[in-house]
Amino acid sequence: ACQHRLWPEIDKVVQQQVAMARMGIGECGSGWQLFAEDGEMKMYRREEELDGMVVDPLKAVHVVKGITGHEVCHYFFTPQYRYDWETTLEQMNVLETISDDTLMFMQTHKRIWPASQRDVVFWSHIRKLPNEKDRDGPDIWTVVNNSTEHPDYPANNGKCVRIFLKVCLMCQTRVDPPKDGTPLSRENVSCKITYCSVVNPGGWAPASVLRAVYKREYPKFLKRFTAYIINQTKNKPIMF
Ligand SMILES: CCCCCc1ccc(-c2ccc(S(=O)(=O)CCO)cc2)cc1[C@H]1C[C@H]1c1ccccn1
Repeated sequence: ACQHRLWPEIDKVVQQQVAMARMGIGECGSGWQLFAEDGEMKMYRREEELDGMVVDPLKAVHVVKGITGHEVCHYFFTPQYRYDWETTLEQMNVLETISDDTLMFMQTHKRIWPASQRDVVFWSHIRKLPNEKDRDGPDIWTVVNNSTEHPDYPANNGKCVRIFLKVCLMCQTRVDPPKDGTPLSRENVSCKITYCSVVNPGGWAPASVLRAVYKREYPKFLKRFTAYIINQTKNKPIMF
């Protein structure tokens, strides 16, 4: 993967995104407003516009018991599971297998009235990172999705408006070993998930419509995604 033309960009964006994800909400600078909360899940956004278009950065933090960061990133990165959990997905194609940890996707998402349908081309990279805080603790796992161009799929040449996104899913596993020395089970693991995304909707859409869509879709996505992983992994060995 080192020699691929995208490698320098991938490495730069991954380092950048992980640094951002690691910062707490307080450190990320002010302006974050909590817009959704459900148990351990907290969703924040900042209201930002670019050329009159809503490009609100989103940061969600969640703690889920019984799964690990490797499992969360595995089910997020691997194409074959995506239709099971990605609620607004209409079509997904793997355009390029850049390496075993880096893929390129083309996705069309369901049209959301009154806006026109959207599509997106992005590279997706999965990576394990050393746990700097706790040397012998479980590693951190991350998936970064970043819009890119592909010669066979030029933007806005068909029915869809091309969106641009930068997404970072970063997961930190926590293990609380059983006191009585019994073997580790899923009750002893949990995962702290940080999901950061910035979506530029491409063509214009009313700010009120976009903010309503995000307010509805993001909490739905994260709840459905984490419930899916719990269900997929419950009778399988733990993936650390
Ligand atoms: C007028 C609406 C314009 C934007 C529509 C749209 C397109 C793509 C996306 C999107 C594309 C990729 C990702 S991901 O994290 O990389 C996973 C891989 O699929 C995530 C979200 C979102 C939305 C917005 C529906 C909103 C929405 C929000 C969370 C989930 C689904 N839909």
